[in-house]
Amino acid sequence: MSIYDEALKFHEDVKGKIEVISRVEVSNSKELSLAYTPGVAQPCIEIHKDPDKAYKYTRKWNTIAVISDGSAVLGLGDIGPLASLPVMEGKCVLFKKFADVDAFPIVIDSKDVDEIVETIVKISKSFGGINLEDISAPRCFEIEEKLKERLDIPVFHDDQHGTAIVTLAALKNALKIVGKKIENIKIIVNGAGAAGTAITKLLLKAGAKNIIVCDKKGVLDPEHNLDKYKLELSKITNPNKEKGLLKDVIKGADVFIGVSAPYVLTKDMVKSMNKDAIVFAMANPTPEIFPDEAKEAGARIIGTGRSDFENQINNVLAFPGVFRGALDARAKKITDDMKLAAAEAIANFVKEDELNENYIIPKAFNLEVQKKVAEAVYKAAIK
Ligand SMILES: NC(=O)C1=CN([C@@H]2O[C@H](COP(=O)(O)OP(=O)(O)OC[C@H]3O[C@@H](n4cnc5c(N)ncnc54)[C@H](OP(=O)(O)O)[C@@H]3O)[C@@H](O)[C@H]2O)C=CC1
Ligand SMILES: CC(=O)C(=O)O
Ligand SMILES: [Mg+2]
Repeated sequence: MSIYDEALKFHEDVKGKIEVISRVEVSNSKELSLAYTPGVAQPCIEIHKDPDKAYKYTRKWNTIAVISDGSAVLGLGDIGPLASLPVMEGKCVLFKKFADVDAFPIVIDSKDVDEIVETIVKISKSFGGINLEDISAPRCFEIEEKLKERLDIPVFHDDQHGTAIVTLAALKNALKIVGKKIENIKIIVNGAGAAGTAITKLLLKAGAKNIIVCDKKGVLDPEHNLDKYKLELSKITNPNKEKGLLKDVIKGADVFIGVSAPYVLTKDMVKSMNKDAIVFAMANPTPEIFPDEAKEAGARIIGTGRSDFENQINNVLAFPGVFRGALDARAKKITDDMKLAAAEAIANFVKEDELNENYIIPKAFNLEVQKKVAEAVYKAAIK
């Protein structure tokens, strides 16, 4: 049976990957009068007097919403809110399993930025944080910006920032192996959406100088009638003003980072890269190139977003620990310093004597990684 058939049967058998479990007993009238009426009125009255007490008397402190409109689900595209639910349930499982964060999947049937923002603001009181998921660019940028302005709880778009953190961590370690420095290398980011934009900005913050970003039309070019986010990206990248398609600009590149679409990187393109090429083909579930092909074409280090190959570069390594650290610190925002600290923690988790071409990034199911990420984010938040 293929993994895809097996996964379908698995989902049918479990009938949903999450459930709500009570933390208290309600098996006699005393317990019922504490947890429910009349006792429950008391915390309500206290919270009414002082809203901050919600963190004391309810689960808000540990609860986040995983919210999607279903517009950029993995690399499947705009499959709508209902069809995105299996992914959102999956993210909730990972939040709980890897960082003991209680997460609820919420899918919104709208593509309108203001309607989505208003909906999230209106339900936000229940939550200690908002994790946006699989919302396509450029709407995702506007939604995140507006929510950050309106809410005093952390808002984090996982496909942007979780992915950027993990990519930076993987790149730091890959560069140690090939003996290159981030400020001296040429990096191609293919995909100028949520993930590609945030990856580019975080790599620039981390010292990269020469990044070229491509979308479906090739190198981001102000002459291409770019939206304001791509225009901004075009201004802070491509210092040598290269032009053309991916196949043109990838020549001589040290690193390819794909957050775009299946099979868009060919063996010939990999062959045209610099010596010791690093290829992160992170589109899910089908990468820009499969690892065996990239290897045959001469890539030295290869990563994908998938669990079934070496070097899984996937935001699962970041988002549970990031929220654990942010919730514990009662952070109101997730800052660049918190993201950089998370990337450093993930990279440092791989010890020098373990680091090799097939192990540049810790395994997703190693719970110790999330503890280190949470610690690093907590410390950065407090600072
Ligand atoms: N491994 C991981 O942890 C993660 C992986 N991803 C993967 O990255 C991909 C993009 O996700 P996300 O950024 O959220 O999606 P978005 O919809 O926000 O962005 C997709 C981007 O990919 C570009 N693109 C699509 N096809 C091509 C192509 N043939 N050549 C060049 N660029 C192309 C689009 O170009 P245009 O703007 O011209 O339409 C767009 O800029 C998905 O496959 C997703 O699964 C995302 C997050 C995390
Ligand atoms: C991993 C993930 O979040 C994505 O592919 O969209
Ligand atoms: Mg996603």
